[in-house]
Amino acid sequence: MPLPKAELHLHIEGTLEPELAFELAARNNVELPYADTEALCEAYRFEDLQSFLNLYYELMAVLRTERDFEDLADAYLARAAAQGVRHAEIFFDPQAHLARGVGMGTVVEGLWRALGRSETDHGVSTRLIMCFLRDESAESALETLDAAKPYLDRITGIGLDSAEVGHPPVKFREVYEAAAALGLRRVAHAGEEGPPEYITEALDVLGIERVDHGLRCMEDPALVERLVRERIPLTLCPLSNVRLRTVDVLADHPLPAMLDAGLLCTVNSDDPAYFGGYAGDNFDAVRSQLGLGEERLRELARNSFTASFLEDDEKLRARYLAEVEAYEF
Ligand SMILES: Nc1ncnc2[nH]cnc12
Ligand SMILES: [Zn+2]
Repeated sequence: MPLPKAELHLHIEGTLEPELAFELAARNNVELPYADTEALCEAYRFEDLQSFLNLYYELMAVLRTERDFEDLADAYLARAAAQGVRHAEIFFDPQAHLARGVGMGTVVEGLWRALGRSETDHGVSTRLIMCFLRDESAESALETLDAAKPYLDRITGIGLDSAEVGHPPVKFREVYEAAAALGLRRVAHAGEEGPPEYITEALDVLGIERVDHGLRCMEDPALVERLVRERIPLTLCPLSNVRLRTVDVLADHPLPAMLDAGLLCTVNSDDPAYFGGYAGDNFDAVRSQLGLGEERLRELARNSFTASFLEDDEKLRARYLAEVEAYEF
């Protein structure tokens, strides 16, 4: 039995496996510019975040109907459950779909068809987090929040993703204020490729409660001290960092130093279909490549539930935490 864990940094569009991409392309009569799954996998050699994002947005063309989003989420939840994920807080990128003429209702209702029965089907509780694309305008983010208003009973929070450098958090001050007023939780990608100042700005200006990635905080000791003091969780994605060349090799990943510094770190998969592994694979990788011992792994699992947005179900959180403590390696 794998270690029980929560996954807090997972883009549902990043779980589109090559086989499912071709299946959905055939179902929807969408032509992909790749002959087969092998040719597609050849495209999975990324130079940086942008080279990945180009493929990530290109392949989304196959997602058209509620059933497509349902099948995508269902496939992810089955894989995640098999790797010990007990709770998943799932990002989605509505602007990438709205721009292709796929409505907010199609996306949310489709995902919800799978998420609504996930506890029964997979034993995984879920939350949905709607991300804004930071390389789109602030106006577009506000329009997207408006389009989501009929679905807010299904959306727990908002996030910020896509190309980071050149798109500082302050650009999205207004939409984060509006989301907070609607009672939405707030997270943002910061310090993945962007500088530590973006992490500070996301905390101070956007009021985020968790930092997605946050890797580059290690360049600023005062920021590390603050993150430790304020117990702000970081959702790290080790295999993603290697594939997007944020770190050269996994053995160089700062996760052990971050844990030693007292940071509330979690381990997640980001875009597992593209980066070579789901949540459990990321745990296995940090165990074998970074030499993390059993108590460090238990700490990471404990942190994942502590950092989750389960304030509306503390009994469930307590049950998960008890499972972590009772786990025998
Ligand atoms: N790792 C990542 N960083 C920024 N935006 C993303 N969208 C999907 N994955 C992402
Ligand atoms: Zn991400």
